[in-house]
This record gives sequence, structure tokens and C-alpha cells, in this order.
Amino acid sequence: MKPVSEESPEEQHNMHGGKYGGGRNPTTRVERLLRDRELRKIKRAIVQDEAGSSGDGGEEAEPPEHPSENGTGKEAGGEPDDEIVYGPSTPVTMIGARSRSNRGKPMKQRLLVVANRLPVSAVRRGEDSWFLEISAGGLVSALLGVKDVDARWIGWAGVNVPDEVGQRALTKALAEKRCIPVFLDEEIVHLYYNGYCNNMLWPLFHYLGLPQEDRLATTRSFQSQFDAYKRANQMFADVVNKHYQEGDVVWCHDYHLMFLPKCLKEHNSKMKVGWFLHTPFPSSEIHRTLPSRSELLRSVLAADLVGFHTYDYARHFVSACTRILGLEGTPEGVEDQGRLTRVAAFPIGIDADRFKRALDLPAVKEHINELTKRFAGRKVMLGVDRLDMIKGIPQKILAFEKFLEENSAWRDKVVLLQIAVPTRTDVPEYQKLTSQVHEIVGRINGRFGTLTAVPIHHLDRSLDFHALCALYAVLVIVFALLFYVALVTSLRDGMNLVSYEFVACQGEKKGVLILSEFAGAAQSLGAGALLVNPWNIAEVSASIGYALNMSPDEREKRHRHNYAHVTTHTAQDWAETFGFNATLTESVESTGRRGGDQIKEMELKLHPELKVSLTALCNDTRTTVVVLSGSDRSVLDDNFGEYNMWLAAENGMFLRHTGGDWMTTMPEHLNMDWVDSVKHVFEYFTERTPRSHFEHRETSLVWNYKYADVEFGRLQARDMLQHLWTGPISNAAVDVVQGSRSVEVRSVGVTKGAAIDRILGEIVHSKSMVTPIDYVLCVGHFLGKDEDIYTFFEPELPSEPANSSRMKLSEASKPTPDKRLTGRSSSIKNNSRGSHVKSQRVPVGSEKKMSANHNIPAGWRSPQEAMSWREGSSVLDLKGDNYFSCAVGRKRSNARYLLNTSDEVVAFLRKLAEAASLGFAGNSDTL
Ligand SMILES: O=P(O)(O)OC[C@H]1O[C@H](O[C@H]2O[C@H](CO)[C@@H](O)[C@H](O)[C@H]2O)[C@H](O)[C@@H](O)[C@@H]1O
Ligand SMILES: O=c1ccn([C@@H]2O[C@H](COP(=O)(O)OP(=O)(O)O)[C@@H](O)[C@H]2O)c(=O)[nH]1
Repeated sequence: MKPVSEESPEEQHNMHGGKYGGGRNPTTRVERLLRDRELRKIKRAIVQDEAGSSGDGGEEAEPPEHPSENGTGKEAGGEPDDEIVYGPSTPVTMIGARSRSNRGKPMKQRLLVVANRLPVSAVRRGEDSWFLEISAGGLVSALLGVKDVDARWIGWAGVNVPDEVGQRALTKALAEKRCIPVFLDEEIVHLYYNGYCNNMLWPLFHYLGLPQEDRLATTRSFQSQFDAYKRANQMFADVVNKHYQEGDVVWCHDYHLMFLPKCLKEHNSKMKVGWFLHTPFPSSEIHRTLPSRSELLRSVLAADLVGFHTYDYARHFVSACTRILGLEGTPEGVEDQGRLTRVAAFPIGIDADRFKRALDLPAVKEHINELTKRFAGRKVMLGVDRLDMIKGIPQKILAFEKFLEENSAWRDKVVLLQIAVPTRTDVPEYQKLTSQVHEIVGRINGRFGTLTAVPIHHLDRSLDFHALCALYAVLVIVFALLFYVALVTSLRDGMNLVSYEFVACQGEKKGVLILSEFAGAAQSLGAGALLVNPWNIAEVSASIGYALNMSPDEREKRHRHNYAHVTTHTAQDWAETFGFNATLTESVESTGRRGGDQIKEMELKLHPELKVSLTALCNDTRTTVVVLSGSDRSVLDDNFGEYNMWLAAENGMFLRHTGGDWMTTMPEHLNMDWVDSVKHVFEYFTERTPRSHFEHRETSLVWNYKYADVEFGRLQARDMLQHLWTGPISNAAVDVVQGSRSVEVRSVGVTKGAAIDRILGEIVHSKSMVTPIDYVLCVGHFLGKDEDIYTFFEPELPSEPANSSRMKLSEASKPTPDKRLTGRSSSIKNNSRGSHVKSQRVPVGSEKKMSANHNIPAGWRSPQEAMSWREGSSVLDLKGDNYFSCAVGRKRSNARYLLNTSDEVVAFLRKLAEAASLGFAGNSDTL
């Protein structure tokens, strides 16, 4: 762990609460800011007095018009082509509808979105005339998909405007779009944006390390870049402070503005501040290589809420705070001297309807027709990326080359269409990448091209929205098959919205998505996509082949999952959840969408051939049958209610004889504080794993992916467990039981072994049994912890399951009517009645008490009685031969025998029932 004292003097000062310390130099930055704020307040009050009550914050313009949809831009002041923006012209206050003033009236609440880049970039046309065009990039796309919010967007217009005339004109033009510019001069942009953001933080957060090429130059320039970064953040803060009105929510975006929450809170500690990162947050081992690691973390922690696309990123952030700053990570976030910063995952989405709607526009249809003609006879593979090293464009192209190399028949039938949007062109690494990509494309086209066609169409340019939609949607008819494949091979990617947009535009076409496992989107779209490791060129090439040859059925199935996800997890949901369901505003009920389409409860059905044998065994007066299950009471009622037997539900937390009511045997003092945080995680993975579901039981939560794709289910389970162990349950008294298709989290001590003691105690008591139980048969598929049921009957067993069941019942002697069991368990008829209790036995779970919090029904024994049922009793006497345990389908077990399948169990019980009816069972009791 890194010592906290490594903080800069400024950090240490802040940490120790000396921010506004008296007696200090009154000209510090903070004090200047405070003074400025006071001055501004007074000035505003004067302006408002003069203008009457303005209500909406002085300087801002009329309700906005919207940036142009077609991306070709328009002269400021012209008409928009289509409405796509983040705020309607007449502000509808979605938040206001949910927030209440003290008097219970709806209160208007505004959102200040602060991001490095405005949704429009400005191009100068004259001294005071500007042309605005939509900026490319996922952050902009996602935020444009957020509707019905009274929002202002504060950011950089992507251009240097040194003169006042230009600044004034641009401010006015942007105000029509509800955008407020932050003017950054060239030097700041160079050091802050090109330098610290895109040459330092960007590669680091994407696991590409700090710049390698010229380490010395990097080291030298680091400090000046970091200073510029802080200065730039302060400039953003100044603009926010200027436009902030009491009650506004300020939502800061991305790695460019990690310093901003601190600047804002220093200025006004009451401001509600959220910060969201659009890139991955790397493992703390990577983050700790950054010279300014502590300062950045602390600045972000000043926010009230910190959000990431996935749990992995959120977990990495929390562990960076614990390991580097020495702070405490809790399931809710990070705690510092009693102050909690909430940290959570809020996966972004798109406005899928916008894409779907666009497909009906004549302009888009025309594009589609053109493309269809252009590529007729060929299957199209599509790549759309900013020309960024994280997007794995060279890897993608090399994989395509390998595919062509190995599949000559495809050479004139497939084309890779790669849109590579130029980005950050002033950063040397990006310039190098551009040449590298051009070189590879040229080589491959030279190698596989013909006079009339080339295999790779590479475009170094961005497309307008309509052209992009057409590209996502174009269908090519080859041999009467509609076909299309999107290739996303990011080496790391916060989310990757291109994959979402492609899916949204597929509609009926059901193209195939090949998706990097290193994109955040893999967790959401992995069920339908072909997941690949982009570094493994051979694997990507094989996936291309697989995609191109995929059957329509499989394509349809895969597409259905992804389409459902993309159309239900929208940008709107994302913004609402981040801002309005979390801590930034009053909490509201969830929309009810989540989990709505999931399977609620597994349909358990008893093996049809079991009925007769079970009835016979249950009706045998000398036999007691107990079904002990993890399922809840209703499942047992439905399946076993008709038999004369004991039912123990939820791992023995509830017990009833089928002739009576359910009773609880829940131990006292079970700590269930962990439930809520685990439930969130289960909900998250349930939503992202089609056909998985989870059950919330009294003492446990079970996530089941029995009906999901097995491989994807396992991947998700692995991610889920990793997250659970390091987060929500890291300090909780819970056990995790991993099934072959399930993950169960339950309170510690809730095991079948612990339960069986209480259950037998109850049964013995209720039957007033004095005759010893002379034979116990225990058959089941018990997972991990539940194997302690065998230890209950055989305390000398090791606590871990043995490597294999000690004998295969199916291969060894099976019970026959006249010779029920051979081997160790053959002596059932020679039972040793009245033999002694093994006093040295310490039953598992006997230390648990019956719950005092639950009503103990008449006839139900007190906890003390329950605890001591075997003391001094000779009812349960299990010498080696009177106990017979049998695992089902689980070789690594402490059971003595193994049955491989449920059919074998049925056959076995049939023979047992026949034996019982012939009277061979003697005075046996069967569990
Ligand atoms: O503003 P630029 O420097 O031109 O870069 C464009 C944006 O790139 C990054 O986008 C990320 O956000 C997406 C939406 O959350 C996400 O899907 C993607 O994986 C990220 O790479 C960057 O984070 C943005 O700030 C930039 O505006
Ligand atoms: O010519 C183009 C190509 C892409 N995009 C948009 O750029 C975004 C890229 O977002 P993504 O999350 O995939 O990656 P990012 O570029 O933000 O890292 C998507 O919304 C695309 O629609 C665009 O506006 N014009």
C-alpha cells in the first residue's frame, strides 16, 4: 500500500481540512474564487433587480435550436434539419417532475453537462460568423440521446478563438444550442488536450502504458502538462460557477475533467456534482504508474457520485483509492473521514429509436440503394472507428488479410469497409497510426485486389448521420441471403457505441457482430456477438469465417438477444439512472423495466416415474422421507405437497410436514445487510445475460443461468464473482456457492448440514420418537458447502469434498429387493437397535439457535430444546453400516456412493420402494 504522505503539499493541506484556514494569505486561489463568487452574486442580484425576476439565469439565450442531424452543419441561426438534441425547445423538466420543493410544488431543476467537447464543433466563417457541425464520438452520441432534460452543455468548441469579437459571436451562436463555450487557447489545448489527456491519460487508461517512445521528453513535459490540465479544469469550473444556479445538478464527464469535481466543491460545497468516466478505469497497478495518481483520485472523490460503464472499471477505481490513498472501500463507494463518495456502474446506451426512425427517411433509403448497388454480389464487413490506437484497426485489417490468405474462395466475394474517423490529429501517436494503417491497407489491396475491385475500402473521414445509418443498415443480397457483419476489434474501449448502433440498425436483417472482449459492450452484447481477442489474429480470422458461414437460424437467435438489449437499455435510461436514481437528486422508484422480461422461477418438475416409488416410500410407516432443498417453499409445495413427507425449503430455513404448516428454523442473528448490494449485482448481470434469472430467497440470492448460453453464462459468472468478492461481499458474512449453472450467495452457516440437525431434531420431537433410527439414506446433488450434510452423519469426514465418491453405485452393487445394498451398507436388516449415541459428535450448525424473531407455532420446540435433542438420546445411532450416502452426478464428493444421472436415482428409489413393500426395510428410517 502506498503511504498517504506521498501527496503533494497541496493535497495534504486539503486532506487536513485546512482549505479555508484563517490567517492564511488572503490571495490564495480558493479565496479569490470565493471572493469572486460573492462579487458575482452581488452583480447578479443587481442585474436581476434591474431586469425584474429573470428566472432562468441571465446570460442564457432563448430556448435552443438543435444541432444539425446530418452533420453537415449549418450557419449559426439557420433551421435545423431534424431535432435530435439533448433538450427540447421548450424545456420540459423531467427532473423537476420528480423533485419537489419544500412546499410540495414541482421544482425546476437544471442539469449542467460539462464535457471537454461540446456536441457541436465550430468552424469560423468570418469575423463574427460561425458554422456549427456535430462532433463525432460516443460521448456526444450518447448525450444527444438524452431527452427531456433542461440541460446546458458546457465545453470546448474544438477551436481556438483568440479575439473578443469571435468569442462573443460564437457564444451567441452556441447559446442557441444551449451550449456554453469554454475558451482554451492554443497552448493550453496543446498541453492539456493533446498532451496530458490524449498522450498520457488516454493510453494509460486503455492499458497502453505511459508514452514509451521518448521517456525523457515525456518525463520532462509531464509537469507542465499536468499544470495545464489543472488550469484547464479550473477554466471549466469558472464557467460552471458562472452559470450555476442553486439546485442545479452538475454532471462532469470523462478523463479530461478529473480535477473538476474538486474545483467545483471548493467553490461551493453544496453543489451536487457527479462525474462519469467514458473510458475504462484500469487496474490500480496501472493507475499507480501515473505521477499525479493521488491528486487525480482525490479530486474525483470530491464528487458526490462517480460512475463507470462496467463493474470492473468501478472496482478498479475503488481499489486504486484503497491501495493508493489508503481510504476505505465500501460496497457503496469510497469513504474518507466519514464522507462517502458513491461509486457505481451505469452502462451507457444509445437512442435506438433515433436510428430506427432514420432508416425510414428518404435520404437514408437512397444511401442504402447506392451502397447495395455498389457492393452487389459481395458480403460486406463493416468497421466504424475513430482512427485511434485503442480501436485495434491494424489488428482488424491483419485478421482480414489472414482470412483472405486462407480462404481464397472468398477473395472476390467479401469486402471490408472501414470508416476511420480522423481524431486527435495533432498527437504524434495518432499521426503514426494513420501512416501505419495506410501502409497495411495498401499492401493488402495490392496483394488481393483486381483491376476492378479491392478487398478493403478504407475511408479516412467521418460520415454524416444519414450515411452512417445507411451503412449500418445496408443489405446485400448474395445468393438470396441477406448478409452483413460488423467488426469491432478494440484493444480496450470504455463501451463502444458503434456496436450498439449497428445492432439497432439491423432490425430484420440480423447481421452478425464480431466484438472484442475488451470493449465494455462485450458484457452487454456478448450473448449475441462473437466475442474475440483482437490480439489473436488467428481467432479473429476464424470468427470472420464463422460469421460469414453462420446459419440464418443462429444469426437470428444471436441478433434477437442484442436487439432486445440495445432497444431497452437506452441513453435516456443511463442518464436517468445516473442522475436521478442515484444520489444527485431525490431518489425515485425504479422504472420497473429491469428484469421484467426475465424468467421468474425455474419450472421444477418431478421425474414422472418417481411418483409411484415415492408414494410407496412415504406411505411406509417405518420410513420418514425428508426433501431438503435450496428452493423456496412454493416450489416444494407444488412438487411434493401431495406426499406424506417432510419438506425443508431454502436449505432448511423452513420446515413442514405435508400435513401441517410451514415453520421457520431460521437461526437468530443472521446478518442480511449484504442483500441489497448483491441484489444490484445480480440485477445487472441478469439484464445482461439473456435467459438468466435470479431468485431472492429468505437467506440467500441465487443467480441462475441454466437457460442461458452456457459459455457466455460462465463468462458472466466469472465476472460476477470477481466483482462480488472484491466489492459487495468482501467483508460480509456470506458463503458463495457456485453451481454448474448458478451462483448463490447466502448467509454464512446456511448449509444443508447445519439445517439437517435442526430438521431431525424437529422430526424426532414431533414424532415423539424413542425407537432408534436404524438406517439413514441420504441422496442428493449437494454443492460445495452443502456437502457438510455428509459430515453431519460422518463427522470424521474431511471438510472438503473428496476427489471422488468412494464407490460408484451404478457400477458397484445396486440395491436389489433381497439384497438392498452390498459393500459397507449391506447390513440394513441387521440393524443395531438401541446402540449408543456417539457423544463425541459435534453436529454442524448445532451452535445456531432457533430464531427468536419468528413466531414459534404450538408444538414447535423452543430453541434450547432444539439444540439439545441428541444429547443423552439414543434415537440417532449411525454406525458405519446404517448410514448410506450417495452423490448424484458429482464425482468430487464426500458421499460414499455415486449415481450418475437422475434416471439412476429413479431406478434406485424404485428398487428401494419395492424392498420396503416386501418388508425388507425392517425399522428403517430413510432421509
Ligand atoms: O473528443 P475526442 O477527443 O474527439 O474523442 C471522442 C470521444 O472519445 C471517447 O469516447 C468514449 O465514450 C464513449 C461513450 O461513453 C464510449 O463508448 C467509448 O468507448 C469511449 O472511447 C472519449 O471518452 C470522449 O470523451 C471523447 O469525446
Ligand atoms: O463518421 C462517423 C463515425 C462515427 N460516428 C459516431 O461516433 C461514435 C463513436 O462512439 P464509440 O463509443 O463507438 O467510440 P468513441 O469514438 O467514442 O471512442 C458513434 O456514436 C458513432 O455514431 C460519427 O458520428 N461519425
